[in-house]
Amino acid sequence: MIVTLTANPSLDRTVALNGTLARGAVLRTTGTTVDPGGKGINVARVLRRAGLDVLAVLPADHGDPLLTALDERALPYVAVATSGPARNNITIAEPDGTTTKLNEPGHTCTGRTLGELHTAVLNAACGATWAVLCGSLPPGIPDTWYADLVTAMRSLGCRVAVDTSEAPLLALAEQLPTSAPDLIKPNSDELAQLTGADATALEAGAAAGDLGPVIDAGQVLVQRGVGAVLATLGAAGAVLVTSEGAWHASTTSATVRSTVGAGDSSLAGYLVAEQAGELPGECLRHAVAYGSAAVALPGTELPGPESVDPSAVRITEFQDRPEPPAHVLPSHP
Ligand SMILES: Nc1ncnc2c1ncn2[C@@H]1O[C@H](COP(=O)(O)OP(=O)(O)OP(=O)(O)O)[C@@H](O)[C@H]1O
Ligand SMILES: O=P(O)(O)OC[C@H]1O[C@](O)(CO)[C@@H](O)[C@@H]1O
Repeated sequence: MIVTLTANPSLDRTVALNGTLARGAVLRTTGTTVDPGGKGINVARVLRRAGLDVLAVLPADHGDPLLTALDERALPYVAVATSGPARNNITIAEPDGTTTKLNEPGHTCTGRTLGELHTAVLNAACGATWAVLCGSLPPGIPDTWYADLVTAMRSLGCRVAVDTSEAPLLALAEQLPTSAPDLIKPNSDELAQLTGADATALEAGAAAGDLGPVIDAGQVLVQRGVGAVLATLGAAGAVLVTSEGAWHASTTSATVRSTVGAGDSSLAGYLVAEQAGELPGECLRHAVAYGSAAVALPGTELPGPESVDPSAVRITEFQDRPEPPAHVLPSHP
């Protein structure tokens, strides 16, 4: 079983525009959809659709519309009582696929909820193959929580994947190698936050086909104890770096309707292949196949295996790369 933790779940409301988003204007919408959201929930939904055994752990009160939405999608979950309804995150989707997100901070998590969430996720992780810790932390949860959880999970025998950003990600970086997860899924901004690399250089390089800076940054994390770095690069695909090597995966450009949940789908795709015993390059292939399938779907609609085409993904393997140059070594900790 794979356990996902979503400390800050959401109801994702996607508003589609029939033109470009213009600040200060009155705009007509063409449709609104509402989906359960939050990174761990999205990962769990994709894994479940692919036929894997999953359990989503989250804070939510009985009767919360978020739980009704999970029930409607038959997603198995453990919900810990909390102090208010799940936040509402808004996506503004333009016809050309440009996606603007407005994410609420979430309700303050009390000490009691935090304690129960901690116990629930550690209990669920006992006997699981993977625990996937994802997304932002709501007010009331210390930035070091994911780092502490990874450390606590080391003795449980389950592997740990992390996909977060900003302060919780920096706290994780500061506690490496003690807090090193088996898998981390940064996008280019997050990879820059983790390593001190220049985000613009990572993005520009990847867009121009120069993956050296991304691979160098991934190697920095592997040297600090991270098992595998799955760096997603938007339209440029994704790079996987492990102690065994580095791979890049890309597809021909997909029709982009909404990028919401693309990164979560990539992480789930990687795990689908990993759980099927595939080698790293194939896990990466599935990550990009699932990510590109997700961007073709509206709102937080997520792909099932029927809409995923791994054969359309091209893999390049990089061998015998030198040690990363000193300029990407992080300024922190
Ligand atoms: N514009 C795009 N065109 C084609 N594929 C894309 C595009 N954007 C994303 N993807 C696919 O989705 C994957 C994940 O995207 P991205 O790197 O944007 O993740 P992310 O920033 O973590 O996303 P999010 O946080 O919104 O879930 C990419 O590796 C790629 O396969
Ligand atoms: O926890 P964060 O970083 O605010 O992100 C949550 C948002 O990201 C998503 O999980 C997509 O990656 C949405 O479903 C959700 O609205």
